[in-house]
Amino acid sequence: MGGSSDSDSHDGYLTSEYNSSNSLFSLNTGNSYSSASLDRATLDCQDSVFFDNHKSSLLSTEVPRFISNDPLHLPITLNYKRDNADPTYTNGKVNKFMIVLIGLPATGKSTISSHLIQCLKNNPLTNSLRCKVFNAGKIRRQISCATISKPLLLSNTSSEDLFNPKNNDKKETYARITLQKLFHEINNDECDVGIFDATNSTIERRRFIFEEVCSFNTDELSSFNLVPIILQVSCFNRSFIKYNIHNKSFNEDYLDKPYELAIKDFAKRLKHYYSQFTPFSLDEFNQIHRYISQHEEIDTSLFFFNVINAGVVEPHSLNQSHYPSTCGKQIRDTIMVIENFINHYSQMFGFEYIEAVKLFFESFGNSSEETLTTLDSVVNDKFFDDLQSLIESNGFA
Ligand SMILES: Nc1ncnc2c1ncn2[C@@H]1O[C@H](COP(=O)(O)OP(=O)(O)O)[C@@H](O)[C@H]1O
Ligand SMILES: O=P(O)(O)OC[C@H]1O[C@@](CO)(OP(=O)(O)O)[C@@H](O)[C@@H]1O
Repeated sequence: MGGSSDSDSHDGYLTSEYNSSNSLFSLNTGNSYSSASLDRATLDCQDSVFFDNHKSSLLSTEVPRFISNDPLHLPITLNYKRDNADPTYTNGKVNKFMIVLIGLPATGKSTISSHLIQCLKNNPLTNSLRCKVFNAGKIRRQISCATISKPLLLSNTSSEDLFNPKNNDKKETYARITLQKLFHEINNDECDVGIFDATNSTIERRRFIFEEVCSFNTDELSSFNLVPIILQVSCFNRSFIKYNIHNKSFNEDYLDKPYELAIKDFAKRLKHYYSQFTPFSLDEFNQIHRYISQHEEIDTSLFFFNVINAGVVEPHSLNQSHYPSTCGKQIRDTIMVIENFINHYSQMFGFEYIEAVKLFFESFGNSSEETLTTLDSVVNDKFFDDLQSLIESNGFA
């Protein structure tokens, strides 16, 4: 089968280890490392209301920082009614959690987020937490559809390729709007765990996010404190990536687009991302922790977890936990549940995923021979070598 040609072993299956020659990256801690057309009818009702109410500010290229006197962020009266809730406080504010995802497209960020939510919901220690994913791609599609009132043009065919680095400003705008939405719902006590689902692939973006978190936490008028958790999702295995790209070609960006066009477009998108991506490192973790501690003038918490190749590769010392000097039970319990999820991801979900990948390449699932030929013609050894060169030219061999 052509699908097993890239990096598969003698038994026709996946060989890529994080340090193998066909890995797209190597895992060292310094520079280390480790996913149109949308019918308006598919817009989430709540999201379109949020968009309509804040249309002018959301579409302005100058997206404001979190400002407490903005009507969008007016403080709310604390109304902490969750069953079994054991709120603990930081600086007199109720703790809530923000999970910042980092990872190239099609590494599994959205899928792993839904698995994490499942896990938090199933654990008695965390089942009262209201979790929500804030996906920048979804917000982009909603705003694009709402703005242009017609099907979203593919990045490839559009005169303006959103994912080309020269259009980074637009991408940043969507990300900032998504972040504002997360803050807004946290501040309104509509959510306890906000997952910021974007690639967050540059140091500049991450710096911006943590500046915003600090502004949120130091805002005297807000009743809540965000405990930041960084979750980096990495995938080096070529077969995994190929399978994920195949599945990405069915997402909302490509609803009415032919398979080949979708695969080519997504492959192009990936190249743009690989040319700019900087993995999150321990150095960056320490810098951010220093920044937050200085800014908030307290010994703040910061956590960093990794899922590599669906949990099959141990993150070793990459994971980092920085508990505040006085840390309440709620933070400890929640982090413990997340840590447990990370440590057992392969058993809980990863192996099942790997079986699905294996099945896909053995039988090509329900896909036709044409699908296989098309996928191989785009996502092949040369494509992966190009990605490798791009990431190397970006300083991350
Ligand atoms: N851990 C996983 N478990 C199950 N399926 C996965 C996993 N990771 C990736 N996939 C598959 O790959 C596709 C792309 O993953 P996705 O979560 O959308 O990536 P990202 O959010 O990083 O762009 C998914 O639709 C799913 O089919
Ligand atoms: O702004 P960044 O961090 O690149 O992340 C958002 C982008 O990530 C993507 C990458 O493909 O997410 P998703 O696959 O979840 O839809 C784009 O759709 C989205 O516009």
